[in-house]
Amino acid sequence: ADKPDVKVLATGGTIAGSAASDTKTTGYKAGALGIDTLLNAVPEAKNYADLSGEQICSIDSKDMTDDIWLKLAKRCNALLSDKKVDGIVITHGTDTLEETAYFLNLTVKSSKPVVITGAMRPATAISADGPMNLLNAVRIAADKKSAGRGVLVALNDQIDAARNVTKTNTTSVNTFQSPLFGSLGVVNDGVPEFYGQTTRLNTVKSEFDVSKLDKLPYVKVIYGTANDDALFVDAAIKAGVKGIVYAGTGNGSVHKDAEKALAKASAAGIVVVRSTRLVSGSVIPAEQSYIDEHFIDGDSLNPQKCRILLQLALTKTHDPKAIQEMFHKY
Ligand SMILES: NC(=O)C[C@H](N)C(=O)O
Repeated sequence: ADKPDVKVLATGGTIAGSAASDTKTTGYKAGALGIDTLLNAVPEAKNYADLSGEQICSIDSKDMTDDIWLKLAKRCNALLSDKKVDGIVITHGTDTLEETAYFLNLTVKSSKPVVITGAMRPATAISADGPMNLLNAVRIAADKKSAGRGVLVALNDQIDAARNVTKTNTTSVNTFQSPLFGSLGVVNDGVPEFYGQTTRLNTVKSEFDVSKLDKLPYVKVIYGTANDDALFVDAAIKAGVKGIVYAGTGNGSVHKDAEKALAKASAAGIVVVRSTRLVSGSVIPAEQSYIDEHFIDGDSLNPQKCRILLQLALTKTHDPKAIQEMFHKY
C-alpha cells in the first residue's frame, strides 16, 4: 500500500522500437510503441512502485530538439514539485540519451530520483534489453538511496552519472560507460547499490532555470581534424551562433587556421569552448594564445555536453571568465 509513486515519461527510441522480425536488431522503427506497451512488458515493475505513464514524444533520439528538452524539464519540475510523486523514469533512445540526461541534470530542481533508460535491441527482438532496463530504472527511481545524486542513467545493470556517461559502442548492450570517472553503482540481482558520488553541481544546486525559457541559445559543435580550415567556423559566425564548441585534437588543440577564425569569433562576442574529440581526459589550459583569445577549457565534458553547458551558461552571461568558472563547477 505504501509503494513509492513513480512517473514514467516516454520519448521513443529503440526501447520502443518495432522490427519486422525477432532477429532484426537494425533497420527498425524507433519510437513505434507507446508507453502502455512498454509498461505492460514488465508487470513486475508494479511490485516496486505505483506507476503511471505519459508520452512526451515518440522519436528516434537522433532527432532530439531543444524544444523537447525544455518541455521535458518543465514536466519533470511540475511532477516533482508534487509531494505525492517520489521519482521519475524516462525512456529514451540511446543516441542522445547522455545529452538529455545532462540537460536535465542541470535544469531539474529536485533531489528526487530521475532515472533515464533505453535499449539497444528493439522491443520485438529476441533478448530485448528494454524490459529489464525499464524494470531496473523503476527499482532505482523507487529507492530512497538514489535521491540527491543528480540525474542517473541506468542500462545493462549499471548506474552512471548523467555528467560522466557516454555511449561508446554502436550496437553493444554494454554501450554506456563513464570512461574517466567510472560508474556510480550497479543493480545487483534487482537491488540498486551505489559505490560512487558525483562531486559536480547538479539539480537543486544548479543555478540554471529554464522555467521561463521557450528557446535556448544557438551553439554549434565543430569537429577538429588534420587539414582543418576556417570553413565551418566562418559558416557558424555567419549563421549567428552565440557559442562554438571546438572538438579539438588531443588536449583540445585547435588547428591554426580554425584558431584564427575562432579568435575572430571570440573577439566578436561569440563564446568559444575547447573540448576534445578523445573519449577520455580533461581539456586543461595549454597554449597562451588560447588564453589570450578568451577560449574556455571544456574541463572533462565531451563536446556534446559542452554544448549543453554553454547553452545554459549563455542564458545567464556572455562573460568568458564567468562561463569558465561554470565549466569547473558543473
Ligand atoms: N538504441 C537506440 O535507442 C538508438 C536509436 N537510434 C535512438 O536513439 O532512438
